[in-house]
Amino acid sequence: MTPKELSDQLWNQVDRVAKYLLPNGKRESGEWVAGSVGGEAGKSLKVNLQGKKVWQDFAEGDGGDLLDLWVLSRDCGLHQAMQEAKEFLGIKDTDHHFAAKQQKKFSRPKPENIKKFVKKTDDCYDYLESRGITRATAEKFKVSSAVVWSHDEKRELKAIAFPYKRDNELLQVKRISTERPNGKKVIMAEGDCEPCLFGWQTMPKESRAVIICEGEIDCMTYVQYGFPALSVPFGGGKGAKQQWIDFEFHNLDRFEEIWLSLDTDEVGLAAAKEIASRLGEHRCMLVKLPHKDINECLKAGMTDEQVLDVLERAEMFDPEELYSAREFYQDTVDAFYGQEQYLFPTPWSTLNGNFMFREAELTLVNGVNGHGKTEVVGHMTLEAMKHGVKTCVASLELKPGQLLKRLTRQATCVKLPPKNEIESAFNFYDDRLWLFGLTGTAKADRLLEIFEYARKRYGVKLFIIDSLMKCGIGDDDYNAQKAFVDAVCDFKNRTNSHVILVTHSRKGDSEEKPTGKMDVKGSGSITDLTDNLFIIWRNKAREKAIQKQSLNEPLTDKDQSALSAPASMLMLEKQRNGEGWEGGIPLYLDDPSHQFLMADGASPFSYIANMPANDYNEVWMNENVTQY
Ligand SMILES: Nc1ncnc2c1ncn2[C@@H]1O[C@H](COP(=O)(O)OP(=O)(O)OP(=O)(O)O)[C@@H](O)[C@H]1O
Repeated sequence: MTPKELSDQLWNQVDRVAKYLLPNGKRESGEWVAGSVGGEAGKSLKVNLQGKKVWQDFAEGDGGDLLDLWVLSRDCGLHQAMQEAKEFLGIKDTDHHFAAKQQKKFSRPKPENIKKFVKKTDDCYDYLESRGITRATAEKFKVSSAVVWSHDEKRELKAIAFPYKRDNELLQVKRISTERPNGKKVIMAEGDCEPCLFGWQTMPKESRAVIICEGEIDCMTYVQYGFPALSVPFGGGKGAKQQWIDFEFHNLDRFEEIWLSLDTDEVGLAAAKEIASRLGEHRCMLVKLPHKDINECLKAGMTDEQVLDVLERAEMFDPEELYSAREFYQDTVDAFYGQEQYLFPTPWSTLNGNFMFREAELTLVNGVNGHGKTEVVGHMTLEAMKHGVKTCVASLELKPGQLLKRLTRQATCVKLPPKNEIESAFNFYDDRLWLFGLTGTAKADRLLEIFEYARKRYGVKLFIIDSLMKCGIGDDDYNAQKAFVDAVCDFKNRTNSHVILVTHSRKGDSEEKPTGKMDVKGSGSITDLTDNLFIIWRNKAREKAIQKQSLNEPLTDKDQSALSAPASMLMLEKQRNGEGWEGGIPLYLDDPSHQFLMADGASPFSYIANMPANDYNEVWMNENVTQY
């Protein structure tokens, strides 16, 4: 929700808001009258109660909308004002819809570390002055002189310590060497800290516009020019480099205008596009500086007016439907040679040579009731998360606790995992798994709205809908089914993500033979629209024969042949891209883990014992960043 939308909602209840913010005021002929924004009795502040949507403090000259009044009367930042106002109005954030919202706990920089590396000298001011930054600006940001250890040089190098502070809380201290032997700078960051933006400490509390730039010194440069600015923490580029968005997303709700001023190279442009697509293109503009970055502009002598002029000429992002062919150069090279378009492989090496999950595709997993659709999709989900693909599951058939029970059994390979293993499984899910917290017949368009949010807010790339039947569309409403699958296709193309949609097979005469492409229940267009179609089939005849065998009952020829057949078959009945391979692989459901294995009696894979490293640490380590 934007500040403007929230403010409009506050105006709808202006009587209640005025009374709440200015409790010592009183109603006087269509106005709420008080002495000041501090709320004293008096007459100089007037809030119109008759629909004009204005308030004015005649003594101080302040005015604006009701969020401005909130900021001033509560003496807080706009972000806090918005949170309080939402609570006051009973508005819940969309985050509320996630049953398993991440609650990641980060460390804070340790004072004893800081003491060791901070030096009480003026070296940092001298260096910054050489970059055109005044001491007054440096002091606003509370930077200080420091040292970093150079492994190459085997000695300490002079450095600047940049504190990352938000709401008066120290979240990170990054040190960058000012000495650059062989032209190489050394960057160090504190371990396991929240990925966040630099520069909140100088953000004017009521500001609704911000410049997001690339680098602490660029941020200081913009602030020195007089513009509110923040810097991305990990530089340009896509993906993990912009992971800070996961944590700063709502802190940026307050900004109605965001100027993206990243370096004027390809990496900077890629970063700007990714940031705009997640924060919303409608409020982002791309700044085109005449030099590499704003600090270069300062050093080249650009004036405040010239910078303002460049900002005013910043361009909106092209509508998302319009691209120049050049933007797809790398995608085209990858389509020929690379693996880049692959998001993650399946858990089965026998299939991976012929199929992998790709970006911007829809995969149907189809089958008869009870043939293992949910289980096989659970196994695929774990593999996606193992490869760092963030996943959101809309399990409309199972309650979140039940779904997570099944998934945790598959992840730990144990039927009844001890509590510490459940805890480990949840450590694996943290930052990787989100659940759409509604069961029952969800409204299809609401589901996609939430997916869109999860894509932007958390960078989720794999979405699972289990199942189409539970999306609130009638079994025989073929038009609505087609419209929904069309909307899913738009979504996966627009967001470059992968969607797995579970569908059911039409009721056949028997379950003895696998169903085919034509047996997907519902509108024929569902199969036409999908990129891939898997069918999971369970060999019930084999299960019966095994049962007979265990009871020492005589086996027929049919039983014998069922016994020699696999327990399940996973068949790829359609593959639009890649080489278009179609075929099946035999699978065996392992009882303790409920994983589908490639051979009877093979060992399952523990996703917990082989948990990938925490990628936040890796992120701070990019670009030669060393952590304590
Ligand atoms: N080959 C198999 N051997 C033994 N059990 C199996 C096999 N395949 C699936 N199952 C079991 O069948 C049960 C149903 O599986 P699952 O819920 O995944 O099916 P589904 O196709 O999603 O069913 P529904 O359409 O009713 O949602 C699970 O307990 C699963 O472990």
